[in-house]
Amino acid sequence: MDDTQIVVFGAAGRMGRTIVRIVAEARGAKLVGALEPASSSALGDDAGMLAGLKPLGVTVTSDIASALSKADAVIDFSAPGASAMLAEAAAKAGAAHIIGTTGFSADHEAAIARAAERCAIVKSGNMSLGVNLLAGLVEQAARALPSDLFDIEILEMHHRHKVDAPSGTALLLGEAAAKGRQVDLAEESVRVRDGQTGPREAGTIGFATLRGGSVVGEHSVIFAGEGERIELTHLAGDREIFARGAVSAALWTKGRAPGLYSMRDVLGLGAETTGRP
Ligand SMILES: NC(=O)C1=CN([C@@H]2O[C@H](COP(=O)(O)OP(=O)(O)OC[C@H]3O[C@@H](n4cnc5c(N)ncnc54)[C@H](OP(=O)(O)O)[C@@H]3O)[C@@H](O)[C@H]2O)C=CC1
Ligand SMILES: O=C(O)C1=N[C@H](C(=O)O)C[C@H](O)C1
Repeated sequence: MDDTQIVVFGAAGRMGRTIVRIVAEARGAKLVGALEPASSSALGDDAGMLAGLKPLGVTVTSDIASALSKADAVIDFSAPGASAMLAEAAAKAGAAHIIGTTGFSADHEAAIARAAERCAIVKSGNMSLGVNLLAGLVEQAARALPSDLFDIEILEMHHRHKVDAPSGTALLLGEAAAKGRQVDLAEESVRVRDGQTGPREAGTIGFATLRGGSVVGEHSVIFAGEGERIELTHLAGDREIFARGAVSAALWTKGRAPGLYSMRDVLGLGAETTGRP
């Protein structure tokens, strides 16, 4: 079978460079384009060299239409507005769109859903196997533990450069907990606590955010009861876990019908647990 032709959007970013490395070593995948904004100092650089590899003969450009004309799939870890814009461009070009970006507004989500009527989009707040497995475990635990006996709190920590909170993963895990409890996360979540908050309201799902240093990504879902506590934790030690997931998603989209898919679909982990990354 022909190699899947892949463009990396945000190719000079922390995730973009990692994805270029993983595409270069993946069987069945070929890097055919690398995109950055028109303002980027990486324009004109070789994408392989940027990623710490030998030259791959793919120059970083800002010409989206030209890059997508060669692509079966575009892998995108960039910024919310850029991803929403790219969804439309990818649908026009007939390329699948793999979205790892987090921090979307409702308008961005709507634009992406519209584009998914015309092309395959895989979107997840976390592309790793471990987190997507964890989401299923969280859903199961939330279903089993009564909300009047166990409080759910989601704690996350990321590096000092991260710009959105709570993380896409924390929201994905929150959606899994809400699904297990058969409640609407938007109605039950407590995003911030400060000052005289009063006692904790039963049934709510709390979020706490830590930022610092070079932490790749750490998430714990805590089920806290009287005299006992269950903690389900995922620790990411290397961005390659996300990049491998994204590349496997790109390969999975080959010949796939239009639609908005999740990593749980790609990994065959059963019913979708939609996050709002
Ligand atoms: N789903 C998952 O598994 C994971 C998701 N993420 C998410 O991925 C996103 C990126 O993270 P990270 O790599 O750390 O961030 P970086 O800031 O390191 O990288 C983002 C890159 O996207 C580029 N970019 C921004 N706008 C455009 C545009 N319009 N056209 C082309 N390129 C653009 C940036 O360029 P410039 O700097 O010049 O603006 C930058 O090179 C975040 O939303 C993060 O939360 C991260 C890890 C895993
Ligand atoms: O910005 C990051 O770095 C990460 N973002 C994703 C998120 O928001 O959950 C995934 C991962 O935790 C790293």
